[in-house]
Amino acid sequence: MDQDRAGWDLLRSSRDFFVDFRAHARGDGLRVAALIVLGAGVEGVGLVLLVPLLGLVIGDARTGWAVTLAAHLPWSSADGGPLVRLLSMLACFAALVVLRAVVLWHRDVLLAKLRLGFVEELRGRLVARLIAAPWTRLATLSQARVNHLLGSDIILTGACVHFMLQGAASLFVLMMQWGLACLFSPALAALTGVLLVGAGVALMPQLIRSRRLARDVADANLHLATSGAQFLGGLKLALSQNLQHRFATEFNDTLHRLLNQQVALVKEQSKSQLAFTTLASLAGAAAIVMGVWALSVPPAVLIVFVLLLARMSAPAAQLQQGAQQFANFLPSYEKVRALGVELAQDAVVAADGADAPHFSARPQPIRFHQVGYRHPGSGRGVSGLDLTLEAGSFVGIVGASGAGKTTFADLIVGLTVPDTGTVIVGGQRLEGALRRRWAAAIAYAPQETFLFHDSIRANLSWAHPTATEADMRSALALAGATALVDRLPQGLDTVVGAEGGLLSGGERQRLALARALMRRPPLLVLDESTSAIDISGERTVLASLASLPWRPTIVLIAHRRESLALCDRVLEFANGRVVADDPHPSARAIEAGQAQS
Ligand SMILES: Nc1ncnc2c1ncn2[C@@H]1O[C@H](COP(=O)(O)OP(=O)(O)OP(=O)(O)O)[C@@H](O)[C@H]1O
Repeated sequence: MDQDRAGWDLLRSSRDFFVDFRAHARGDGLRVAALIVLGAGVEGVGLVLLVPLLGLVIGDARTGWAVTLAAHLPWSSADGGPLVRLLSMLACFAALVVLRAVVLWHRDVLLAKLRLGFVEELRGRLVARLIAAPWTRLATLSQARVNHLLGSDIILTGACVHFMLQGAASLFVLMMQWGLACLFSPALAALTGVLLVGAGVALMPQLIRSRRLARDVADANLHLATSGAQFLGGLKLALSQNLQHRFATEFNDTLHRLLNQQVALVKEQSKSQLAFTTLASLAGAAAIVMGVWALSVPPAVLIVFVLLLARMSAPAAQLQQGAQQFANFLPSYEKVRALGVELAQDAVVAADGADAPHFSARPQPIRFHQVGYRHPGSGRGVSGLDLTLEAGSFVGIVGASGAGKTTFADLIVGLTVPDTGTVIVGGQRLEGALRRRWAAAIAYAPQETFLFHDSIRANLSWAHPTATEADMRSALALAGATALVDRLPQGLDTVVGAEGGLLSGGERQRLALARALMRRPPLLVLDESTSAIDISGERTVLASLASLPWRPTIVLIAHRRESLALCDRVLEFANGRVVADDPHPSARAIEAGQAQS
């Protein structure tokens, strides 16, 4: 029963794969099919020529239709006798071999183009779906899973294309060779055909078993990637508490499991190959015995038939191995497809928004009208938010951990769409294409500082690609990072390490703040993004922000009392609601912030 289901699963995902690939290949699919047919056809003609050629060599007059064919070939009327005829046929044979090599060369280049193109299309499609997915959905994805899918799983999907096309080419060549065998001796060919199909059917259960093992290997690989990512991320923590042996044990266990599964898979594949080679040899031997004793096949035909069988063994083995590898790599395609389908269900329908208005650099009032949002995973979030952030105001947000501050910030910038109520910016509801326009205008420095593993210049220009060096210097000055950059060996061209790992926490925050300021945004949201800067340094930075000439609306989430000193309003959150809204921050509101630090 299980075997049946696994068989259906294999068929279903092979069909999905084929449909996906056909949509990608379009005209190139037909061209490659034509080249496969042409390659097989040229090989067939070459094989047909072998019969009269051998007839001439061994002087066998009993090669029936083949002799008739040879007699009608243009060079057969040459006066030079058998030697000239033999040389002409050899030249013709050699020309066919060269022609076949040229056709195969074109075929293989086109196959590689199709394979690489398909991989790129799948990767691009997955990235587009990731980009279109709502932030709340992305937050639940594991980074290691996404890396693994976009990296090795997609590459293995390319291997599926390779084996599918190679299998199709082998199948066609095999069918053509079998068709030729039918011309020489229909009875022998029928027997060989039945035996080969029987061998294929007998190998199906092994194919299904090997696919199941391959899926276990794919799962174990993903687990290994996750462990690897956590291992590196958590290594400092582990080393600092002498817990690294636990990491090492877990990692080694995963490696060991993977090794066992890989060995089991290789064993299963070798068993299939062994079974196939045995069955194919038996089929060949039975055909030859039949030819010699039962059917009295002429020697030249028998020799060509044996040659044909020998030639058939290569595409037959390729077909068997191709089918096996295709089934083994298919789980990688299934994983890529599954994530794509999952994300497509949640995709935010992006209005094209060509006519949506752009937001100017001038700050606008932001109104929350009965806004509520619950995170799908926990059911927690914010509710009943009814307030207005005045244009150009400097608003502090305080509250205990989990009170809803970041959820509020995500709603202001449009990263999260409210379940209830509306966010209105400058009189326009923040929805559809307008959300993207808003995101393009504002700047958000989230709680987790993220820097690209690249130079400071590249990190800064990421937010504002056309920025000049003077723009960068002025943003760095506002964030208090001028001295830092001047001290670094390559200045703006210093590479900051993976996620800014070569800098201190406060330095990373200063660079992230400078990057946010590069855009001269009408709204600047800082979610604890100055918390690692020393107190006097933070005071200087916040004072610069409060006196910016273009006066953006600033929303500052902070736990430190000192951070809120310059705010002209402080909102206190508790359990997803605003419990205090003080236009003249009172000691109570500020102390609420202090209480959380
Ligand atoms: N992606 C998520 N999925 C499920 N629940 C979430 C998610 N993000 C936040 N929450 C929950 O929503 C609530 C509000 O979280 P939020 O991040 O807004 O709190 P916060 O006030 O910013 O906390 P902190 O000061 O610790 O950053 C919390 O109870 C949190 O557990």
